[in-house]
Amino acid sequence: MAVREKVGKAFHAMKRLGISEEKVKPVLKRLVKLYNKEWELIEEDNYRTLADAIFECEDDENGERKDGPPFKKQNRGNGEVKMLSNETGKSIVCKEELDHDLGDNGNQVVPWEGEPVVHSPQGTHSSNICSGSFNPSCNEATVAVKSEQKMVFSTVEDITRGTEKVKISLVDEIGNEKLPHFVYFNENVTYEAAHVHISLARIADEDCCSDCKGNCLSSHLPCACAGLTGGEYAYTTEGLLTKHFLNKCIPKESRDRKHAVYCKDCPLERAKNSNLPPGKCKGHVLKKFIKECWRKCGCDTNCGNRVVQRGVTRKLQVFVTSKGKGWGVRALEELPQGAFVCEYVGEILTNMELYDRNTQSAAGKKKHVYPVLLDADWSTEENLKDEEALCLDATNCGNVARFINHRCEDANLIDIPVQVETPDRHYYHVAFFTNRKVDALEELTWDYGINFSDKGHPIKAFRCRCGSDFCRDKRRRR
Ligand SMILES: C[S@@+](CC[C@H](N)C(=O)[O-])C[C@H]1O[C@@H](n2cnc3c(N)ncnc32)[C@H](O)[C@@H]1O
Repeated sequence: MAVREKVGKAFHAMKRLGISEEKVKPVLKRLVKLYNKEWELIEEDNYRTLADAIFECEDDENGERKDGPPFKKQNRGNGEVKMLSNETGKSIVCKEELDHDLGDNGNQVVPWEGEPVVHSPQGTHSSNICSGSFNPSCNEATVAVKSEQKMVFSTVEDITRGTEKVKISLVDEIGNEKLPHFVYFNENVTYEAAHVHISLARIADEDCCSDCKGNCLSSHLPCACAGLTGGEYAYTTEGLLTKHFLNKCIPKESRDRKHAVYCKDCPLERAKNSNLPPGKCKGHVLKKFIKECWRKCGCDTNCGNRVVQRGVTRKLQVFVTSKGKGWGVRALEELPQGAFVCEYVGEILTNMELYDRNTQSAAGKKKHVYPVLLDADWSTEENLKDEEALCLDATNCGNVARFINHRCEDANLIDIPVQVETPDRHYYHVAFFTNRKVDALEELTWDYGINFSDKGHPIKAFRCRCGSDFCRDKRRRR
């Protein structure tokens, strides 16, 4: 492809993020030079490196950056320099005497209009590559097309492959995002070493309501399960979180480290390096749990204290967000406050396994961005064994929740730990509920609780583009 065309495409991709050609031009010039004209590095991930570099330059101009310029040069002595992007960590070796940059060609941009929207059934377009290996969704996708030269809008009718009660569609109305590669799971599955004990024998009489009948919510006294929720039912008869319970789950400054609790022997620190003594616990936010009724309970399966275990019931859709956050999730209907949306499903890993995966993926430069720690009660467990200190990783296998983006402080979803099958709190379900009324088509977000300045955390911080007035990422706040 001619350089002019490449430049045009880059401009076009940035225009979709609302970035003007004027802003793109100088940064693109620099990147082309730095990457020694290896355009694939710039084009990767829908020009994410370019977008990041532009945002970083803006931060520079606003005097917000404190960690040096967007691109560092490392002199390697022999005329070669190693270029490192602070954001992506990508590196490339190139010659010090770089020849001409974008030059006039780069300035004479050929507008790239893209291809018209194509909605063709999968398989009828001979040049299509079905890049959506949500195995085996290629067979089911109504449209999932991407050809070498063309950007085409993508639509998948049901990413769940029929595993959820409702269909969850995926749409790319911008024509800008690669189809995700993962296998849809509607429930957590142990990867290898994690110990999740689910057995009836472990459920003691006080851990279930075996004497109950019908619907626990209609009895005058809270059942034994509600006792484990703190002596109250978390749900209304309409299946929503009660306002009272919701308020208890979102104490002010809940994400603030001041409210964190600290383990004596933190499993995260133990996982880091077996050759060194573990470091000090950095703190975990202690959360309020819900205990749902389950199989050993005497109530009916339609008891009102069983919400999360029934799975997704709302009309959800995966879509491409603006502002470079990639895919996101929205509901196609209005959601009332306290509505259950979905749980976070993934492979159940020990933190050791997560640490290994992170190390391997860093070496292979593969992004590994979907783990959630099950640490809502670690601090109360005296001797939490490594195989019991768990997390959920939705990178390769997961459900719709793997697409929910982060928003600092004022996200519209709240994650609540829910015990269903086991009384042990080292394994639980992570369930998302709305913390306010959410309009149809509004993006659903949750606060990942990321500490953007903690470089050692297993969940790697990204440059936050949540747009919240309370954004905690100092580099990105605007
Ligand atoms: C759990 S995934 C969410 C789905 C993701 N957007 C996708 O396209 O697959 C987390 C990743 O999404 C992106 N992301 C989520 N929230 C973001 C935010 N507020 N700002 C920038 N990127 C965000 C980051 O790349 C992050 O590592």
